[in-house]
Amino acid sequence: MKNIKIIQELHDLGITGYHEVVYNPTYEELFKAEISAKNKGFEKGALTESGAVAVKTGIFTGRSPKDRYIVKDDVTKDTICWDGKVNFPTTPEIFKSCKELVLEQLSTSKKLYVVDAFCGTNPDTRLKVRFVMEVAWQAHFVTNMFIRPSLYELENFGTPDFIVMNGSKTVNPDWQAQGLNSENFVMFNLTERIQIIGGTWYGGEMKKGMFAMMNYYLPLRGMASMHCSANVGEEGDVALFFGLSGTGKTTLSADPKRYLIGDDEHGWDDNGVFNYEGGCYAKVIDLTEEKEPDIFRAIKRDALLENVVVNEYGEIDYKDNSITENTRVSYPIYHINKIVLPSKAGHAKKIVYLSADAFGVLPPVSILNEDQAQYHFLCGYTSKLAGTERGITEPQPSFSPAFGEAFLTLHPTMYSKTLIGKMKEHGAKAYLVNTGWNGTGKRISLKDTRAIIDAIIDGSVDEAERTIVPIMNLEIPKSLANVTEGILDPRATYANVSDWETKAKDLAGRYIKNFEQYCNTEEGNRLVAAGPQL
Ligand SMILES: Nc1ncnc2c1ncn2[C@@H]1O[C@H](COP(=O)(O)OP(=O)(O)O)[C@@H](O)[C@H]1O
Ligand SMILES: C=C(OP(=O)(O)O)C(=O)O
Ligand SMILES: [Mn+2]
Repeated sequence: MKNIKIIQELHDLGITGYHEVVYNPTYEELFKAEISAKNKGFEKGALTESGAVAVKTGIFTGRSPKDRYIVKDDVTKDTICWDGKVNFPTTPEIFKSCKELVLEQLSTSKKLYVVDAFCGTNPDTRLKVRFVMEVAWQAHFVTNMFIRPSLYELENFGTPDFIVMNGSKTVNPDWQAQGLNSENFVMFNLTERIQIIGGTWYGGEMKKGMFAMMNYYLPLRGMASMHCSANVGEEGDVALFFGLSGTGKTTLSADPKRYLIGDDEHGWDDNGVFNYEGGCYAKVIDLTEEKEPDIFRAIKRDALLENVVVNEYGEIDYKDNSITENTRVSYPIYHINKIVLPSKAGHAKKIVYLSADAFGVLPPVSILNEDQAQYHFLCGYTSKLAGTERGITEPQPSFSPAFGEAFLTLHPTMYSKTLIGKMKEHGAKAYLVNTGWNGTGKRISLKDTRAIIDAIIDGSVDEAERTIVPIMNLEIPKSLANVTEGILDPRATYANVSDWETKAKDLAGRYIKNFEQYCNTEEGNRLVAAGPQL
């Protein structure tokens, strides 16, 4: 019965033609479809010895920010942050023309997958999203990543709040005349509440696409919307880990001592912190069971591996980066043993900003005061690591406001205002953690970072004897339990302190210059004193 209704709704959208419609497929159905011998090209999945299916995502092995557009119209012209860096504007006409390409692609397809799922744990703020696509593993990806409705919720799903139409097999021949970046497109129309995709098969566009929409709707209602992972301890103590891709959100939030809330996207309302997602999306480059046991063991039946190299026996070589550095696995959140369900908890008490500093200047941990918490959140200094975005092949220093610039739809100050407001209200403390490099030229070890996180969570970092790192103007602990001696002060990891100083002055200059954009307000001017000083 339901299928007839869905087919009617697809027709109303403009997806006509005769095709089989698979509505909210089970994992069993997805598995069969993915390993079917009939699959061609990038539709093919391979069974691995882990039990998970592995796919290749095609030409795109990461997001494509330059192909991402938002329709500029009456709804969005005064709300979206049109800063020329992230949210590229397009017209309703160009959107319509690309939408027609997608509709035609989906209309001529023999088989369509329709997945209804939630983005957001709480009924009052979640988006009911309908995904329409023709590739089985894309349906698997969104089934893993979004919140799977119960049968009852599915029966009562009602009208979707947002529709994502994925026409990855089509491209836009008119892109040049339309002044677009390429034949590939990822477009949002907030008036129609539709996202369309063409050219790229990469599932991350759907995941981070709906995140960008939550980043629009929630802060406008006064809630914090955050690019962070979250976990909670036995006592109900919530910690958040902000960070750009590859800085450690997923890795560090999977902590056997704590319960996982989510690994990437969260909101914070009057009741506490809640996840937007129903699954995790972990990096698997160089993964070992020893270093990351929880993630390693989450890779089993129903998990979906992307762009890993698999041999004829189904053995996975996690060290092989020949397809991309951004090898991944998605899995439903219950593949991690210690979780809270539904994915929410109380108010956060510890806020960690993860920064993978490619310059090797930042201390492994700094204790931030209130102004510094705001300053460093607006700066979002880190490095873009290879792989997640098209064109990034080596660590590239970047100031990414809110540690998630690529997904901010509103002005960055909307995110700092909402977050800092919540932090003050609930007495949360902030820390800056460098998960990147130091003077040794090597990345700070995961073991040391984990011990630092333990010290933040158990409060010992606040009790330790402290000192100030000049230029960067950061307060650090002198020693911490289980952290390698001599690494906490970055100056000590250089052969000559003057080498660190030269680099620190360069980085401080970049901070100061970057912050000028916030200096047109009294508050912004006041915050300058909280940052690095030359
Ligand atoms: N000191 C460190 N802290 C955190 N992660 C580290 C560290 N050193 C190496 N890594 C590696 O960096 C990657 C972090 O990726 P991930 O946790 O998926 O980031 P995110 O979720 O923020 O995108 C993992 O592959 C992890 O093994
Ligand atoms: C999936 C992504 O992010 P993260 O690495 O933060 O999980 C992404 O940036 O596309
Ligand atoms: Mn992650």
